[in-house]
Parts: sequence; C-alpha cells; structure tokens
Amino acid sequence: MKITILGCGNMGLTYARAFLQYHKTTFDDLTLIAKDEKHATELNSMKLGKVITGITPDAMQCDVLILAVKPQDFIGVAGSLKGKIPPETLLISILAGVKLDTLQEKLGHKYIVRAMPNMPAQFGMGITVYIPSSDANVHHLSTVENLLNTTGRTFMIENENLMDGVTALSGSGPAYFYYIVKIMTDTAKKMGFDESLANLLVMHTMHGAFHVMNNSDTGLDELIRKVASKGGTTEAALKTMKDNKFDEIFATALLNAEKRSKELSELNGK
Ligand SMILES: NC(=O)C1=CN([C@@H]2O[C@H](COP(=O)(O)OP(=O)(O)OC[C@H]3O[C@@H](n4cnc5c(N)ncnc54)[C@H](O)[C@@H]3O)[C@@H](O)[C@H]2O)C=CC1
Ligand SMILES: O=C(O)[C@@H]1CCC=N1
Repeated sequence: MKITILGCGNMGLTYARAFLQYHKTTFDDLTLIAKDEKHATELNSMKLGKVITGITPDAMQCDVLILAVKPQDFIGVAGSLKGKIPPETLLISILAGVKLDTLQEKLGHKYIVRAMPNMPAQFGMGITVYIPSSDANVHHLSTVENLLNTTGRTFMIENENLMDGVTALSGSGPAYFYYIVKIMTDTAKKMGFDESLANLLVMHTMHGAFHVMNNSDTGLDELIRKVASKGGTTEAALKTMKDNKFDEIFATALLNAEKRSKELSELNGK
C-alpha cells in the first residue's frame, strides 16, 4: 500500500514504524514529508521510507495520506494540500479538535477518517477512536482498521461530538498517568529512597494495581476500600485528597482538556 505521512513527529513516526513492522507497506511505498532540510536529514537517518521536503505530486500519489501535524499548523498545511490529493486517496487525520467537515472543506476532499490515537500506540498498546466522513465506504473502513490495528485497539464511533471527550480521556490520558507517577516518585525521593528504588516501587505498584483492576469483578470503590484499612495510612492519604478537592480538580482538568479540543475546532473551523 502506498502511504504518505505529513507530520513526521511523535505520532507520524509511530505510524511509519508500525506500518513497516506489520508489513502494511514497504520502504519504497512509504513517503515521509519533512518540514525542512534539517528535518529531512533527521528522517533520512531513520531509514523508514523515502523522504521528501514539501508537498510534491509524487508524494500525493498514495492510497492513504496520514495527516499528523499539530492542529495549529493545520490551516497552513491545508492551504498547501488543497486540490493536490487524488480523489480516491483516503486521508486519515489525527489532529486534535479538527472536525470532519472542516477537514473536508479546507482540503477539498471527500474520503476522510478522523482518528484520535494515543501515545502507547508506539508499543502496539494504543487505543484509537475514529469516525469516518459520510462519504467513506466499507473499503475505507477496512483500510483504516487494517492500518490502525498495528498500533493497538480501534473503536469506531458515530457521534463526532464525543471526539472532544475522547481526546481529553484517551488522547491526553497517558500524560495524566505519568504526572501522577512523577508526583509519587518525587515524593518517594523526599522520603529518602534513591531514584532507582523510587521508580521500581511506584512503577511496579501501578502495574500491579492495573492488573488487579483488570482481572477482578470488584468495582473501583470496593477496590479502594480493600486497600484503605480503617484508621490506616491509605485512609489518611485519601482524606487529604478529598479535603483538598483533588477529585474536583482532576475532573475540572479533564473537562478543560475537552473544552480545549472544542476551542481548537472553532479555531480551525473559521
Ligand atoms: N502526541 C500525542 O500523544 C498525540 C497527538 N495527537 C495529535 O497528533 C498530531 C501530532 O502530534 P505530535 O506527533 O505529538 O506532534 P509533533 O510536533 O511531534 O509532530 C508534528 C510534526 O509535524 C511537522 N510539520 C509541521 N508542519 C509541517 C509541514 N508544513 N510539512 C511537513 N511537516 C510539518 C513537524 O516538523 C513535526 O515533526 C497533533 O495534531 C496531535 O493533536 C493525537 C493523539 C495523541
Ligand atoms: O495534547 C494534545 O493536544 C494532543 C491530543 C491528545 C494528546 N496530545
């Protein structure tokens, strides 16, 4: 399959590696569009596919075009792309907050899938939620599944309004997890643990706790109760969180991520 990736940063390169690893394409059929010559040199050294700078007619002759630039770069990139994508090409956009109708209008293209992956895609452990444009057909859906399944699980939704929530939950979610792990390891160091033991304790605890949650029928409240003995240490920690409105702060953080996704939609929809 001829695939072109426009936006070869964290996520674009994750796709390049996954598509090659699972033989969805080959070095010769994979085109990476670099932003400038310096970027082209970096991409060339990775030896993933043909590297070009700028949007050439050759690069556009592809079955699938992956769009993975930052949302703030969309309008500029769309201006350069409009009228150059062959009508039969399937475009997959992973840009946060850029809606299907905006993509269709600004790119002048019909066959589009809007997808929201997340960073564990790097290790085949991602979750991608996607929604196709109404013009997309069953062939496009099977192409998307076939490609995105190389990075983890995929799930199609029909209500595009949910994409802002998806972005806030699973798209941004890995960062919240690392944030909490960081608080725990930093605090462990203050307690006198060296870095390596701090990391081991915290990471193994999170890993183990996930397995318990994933392998038992017990609800989250009950799991919390099982750890928190009456008058014990966990209870003291949880009380501090409740008293300081941690739940509210965290919920507001998620809602603000969702709100930011909507703002990006407005910004790019104009
Ligand atoms: N990082 C993440 O965990 C996730 C990111 N996303 C979405 O993926 C997109 C990309 O995010 P990242 O990979 O993290 O960003 P990034 O900054 O690592 O990659 C973006 C790339 O686009 C390139 N670029 C910008 N303008 C260009 C142009 N005109 N021509 C060619 N290349 C150009 C940049 O040089 C950069 O390499 C964003 O829209 C983001 O919303 C979605 C889900 C998760
Ligand atoms: O932070 C962002 O805007 C992107 C979307 C989800 C993860 N990274």
